[in-house]
Amino acid sequence: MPADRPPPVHVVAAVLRDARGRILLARRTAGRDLAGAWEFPGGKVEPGETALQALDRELHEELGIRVLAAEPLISVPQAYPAKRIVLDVYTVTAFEGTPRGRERQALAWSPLEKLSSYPMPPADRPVVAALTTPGRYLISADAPERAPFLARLDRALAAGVRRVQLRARGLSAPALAELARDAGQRCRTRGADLLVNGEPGLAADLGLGLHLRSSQLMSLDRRPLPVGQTVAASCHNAEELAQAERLELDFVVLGPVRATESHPEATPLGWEGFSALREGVSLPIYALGGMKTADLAKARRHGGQGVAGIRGLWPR
Ligand SMILES: Nc1nc2c([nH]c(=O)n2[C@@H]2O[C@H](COP(=O)(O)OP(=O)(O)OP(=O)(O)O)[C@@H](O)[C@H]2O)c(=O)[nH]1
Ligand SMILES: [Mg+2]
Repeated sequence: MPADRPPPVHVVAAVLRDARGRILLARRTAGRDLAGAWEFPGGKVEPGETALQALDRELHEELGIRVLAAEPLISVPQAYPAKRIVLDVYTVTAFEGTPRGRERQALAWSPLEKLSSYPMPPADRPVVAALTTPGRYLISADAPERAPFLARLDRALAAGVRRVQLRARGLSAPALAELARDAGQRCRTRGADLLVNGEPGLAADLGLGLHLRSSQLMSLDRRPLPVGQTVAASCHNAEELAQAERLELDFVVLGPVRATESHPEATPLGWEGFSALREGVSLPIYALGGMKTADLAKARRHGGQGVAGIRGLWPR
C-alpha cells in the first residue's frame, strides 16, 4: 500500500427507525456522485467536529431533526475509483422532530426485509448485512462426533446462533451427508442457516448453503448455486476477495486476524490488515482467527459485519 495515499474521507450516516421498525433511506440527488442511489442519511465530518456532532448537523440540514442519542453500528472502509471513505454508521436511538427531505431528496421508509432491494452505494452492503444477517458464524471442528456435535448445535441454536458451517474434514462422504441432513433439519426448525463445507452437489441435494474453501473458490467461474441458497467462501487475500465478489457470493470469512491453534502456520492479518483488505470489496465479511463473541464490536469498527470461529464462539 503506498504510504502517500491521502487519508480516507470520514462520513457519518444514520440508521433511523420509525415506530414500525422501518428504516429511513434517502435518495442521492442528480449531479452528485452515486446519484440515484439510496443511502443512509448523513455526510462528511467537517474539521474540528466529532462524529456525533457531524451526525446531528447533517441530519438537521438534510432532514430537520436533532439527534438525542446514537450508538455505533458499523464503520466501513471503502475504496471508490476517485477516493477512499470510511462510512461510520450509527443507530439513532432517540431523536427530536419528524424527518422530511429538506434538500429535495426523496425519502423512503423500508422494512428490514426490503432493505437489500434498494440500489445502494458499495459501502452500504456491509451495513445492510449488519442490520439483517447474523453477527456470529459458528464453524464446527474437524471430524465432529455425531451425538456431541448435534447436542452442541442444539445449545448454540437455543442461545440464538443463526448461522453455522459444518466443516467436517475427516468424515467420509456418506457420514458427512448424514450429519449435514440432521444438522440441516435442526437449523431449519430454528430459522438458522446451515452451510456445508464440501461439494456443491451435496449442498444442492440437501437444500443447504455451501461454504467454499479458497481453492474451490479460485477454481470456479460462476456461482455454484442459485441466489437464495447461501454461498460463502474462505478468503485470506485480495485476490480471493475479488474472486468472491466476481462470483456474487453472499459473504466471506477473512482471516486469520489473530494467530490461532487451528492454523499456526498462517501469518495473522491484524485488524489493520483486515481493514485494508475490506476496503477493496463490498462483500459482507466475517472476521476469523481467535475471535470471541465479545470481538463483534471490534470487528464492526473495522468494517467486518460479524465474527466467525471454530473454538471461541460455541457456547459451553
Ligand atoms: N450519507 C451517506 N453517504 C454515503 C453512504 N454510502 C456511501 O458510499 N456514501 C458516500 O459518502 C460520501 C458522503 O458524502 P455526502 O455527499 O453525503 O456529503 P455531504 O452530505 O457532506 O454533502 P456534500 O459534500 O455533497 O455537500 C459520498 O461520497 C457518498 O457517496 C451512505 O449510506 N450515506
Ligand atoms: Mg449527505
